[in-house]
Amino acid sequence: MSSSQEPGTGALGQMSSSEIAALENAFMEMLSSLEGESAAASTTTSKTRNAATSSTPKAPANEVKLGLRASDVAFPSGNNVYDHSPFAPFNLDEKVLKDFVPPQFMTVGLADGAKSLAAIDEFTRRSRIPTLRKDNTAPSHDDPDVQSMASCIMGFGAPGESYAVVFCDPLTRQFLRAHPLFQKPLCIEPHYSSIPIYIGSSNVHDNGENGKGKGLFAARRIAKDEVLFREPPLMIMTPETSPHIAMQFDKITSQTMPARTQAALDALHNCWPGNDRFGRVRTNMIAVDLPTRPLDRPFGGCFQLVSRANHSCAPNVSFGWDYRTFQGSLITDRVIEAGEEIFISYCDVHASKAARREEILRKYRFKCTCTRCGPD
Ligand SMILES: C[S@@+](CC[C@H](N)C(=O)[O-])C[C@H]1O[C@@H](n2cnc3c(N)ncnc32)[C@H](O)[C@@H]1O
Repeated sequence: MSSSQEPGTGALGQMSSSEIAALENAFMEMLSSLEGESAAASTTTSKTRNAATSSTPKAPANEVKLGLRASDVAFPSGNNVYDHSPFAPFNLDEKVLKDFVPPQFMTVGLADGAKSLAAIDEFTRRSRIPTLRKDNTAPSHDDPDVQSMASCIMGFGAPGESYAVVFCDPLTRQFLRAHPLFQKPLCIEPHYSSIPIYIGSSNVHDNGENGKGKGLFAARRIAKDEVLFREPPLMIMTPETSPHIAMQFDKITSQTMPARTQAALDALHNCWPGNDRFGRVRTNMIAVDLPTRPLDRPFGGCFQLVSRANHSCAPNVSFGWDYRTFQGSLITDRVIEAGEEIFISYCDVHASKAARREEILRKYRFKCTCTRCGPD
């Protein structure tokens, strides 16, 4: 996308899904031809190295390093925010976002609550989530009942295509509908064949009879402060999930989530008894903040890649989230060697060992025996 285009009017933003798929294939082909060139040439430009690093194991054409096929990825590359050229995979087009001033809903309150409730979209209607108080009045944002009474479900992404499902309050729904990326295609950045990590059998997570759990590994030596990838969440959950939603979670998500997003969610690990999606979501949620909520009560997001990262109290990457781009990312805290497992932290690394262990056991059902905690 050229930087001279107007915000939100990029050519990719107006493309149909089949056109985006064709573009995907074209990029795959261009990428493989570049990889071929870079192997043949004794010298490469720094831009080409960016796209096809000589130390990176080469992915055969049409096969991605992550072991995923394009059809497995809920959010393939291709939107109107980033330049998907492999020459500039991480260059954010700031022009698209520069005029976006998030509405200050926190201070405005739900003055137009009735209007916003009238606009609750078909996801909410179809799943029959109550959006009014029992006395038929609109809930206000600070109403203690609002969390259970006014849950909304909405899709954020390309309509009819891949989109993230968001369980939230009406205020957040209003905010997301005002977001410049509302109804725009979401994507993984850079193109998934260029992501310098792969999903492999974990060095720390034993799945019992099912064998090793999964984890993320560096596909090449990765420098400090490198953004490994950016990806939109499969799902965002309000922290106050009503029993109404929890009990019907499988049914609601089956009715509202695109098939690709469902498949990606179902592929994630579940550390809770049973095989329901709610357990899967609880296992894989990571804090993502939206300006409609106080920072100490963030939403939880489930991601295709981020949620594969195992825990260490001495992590080598940090999780980043930007609600403006609607993407989570992993950023290296130090140099990571090829083949090394990538770890984030699931707890407060400044807490005592006992407190860290207690939190991890309670939330994720394993005893942390990382390099910092040791085996005992
Ligand atoms: C968000 S998932 C991480 C990805 C997961 N390993 C997989 O196979 O998809 C969290 C779960 O991974 C496992 N896990 C994560 N870090 C671990 C560690 N340091 N030691 C043992 N198990 C761990 C636990 O079962 C935890 O509930």
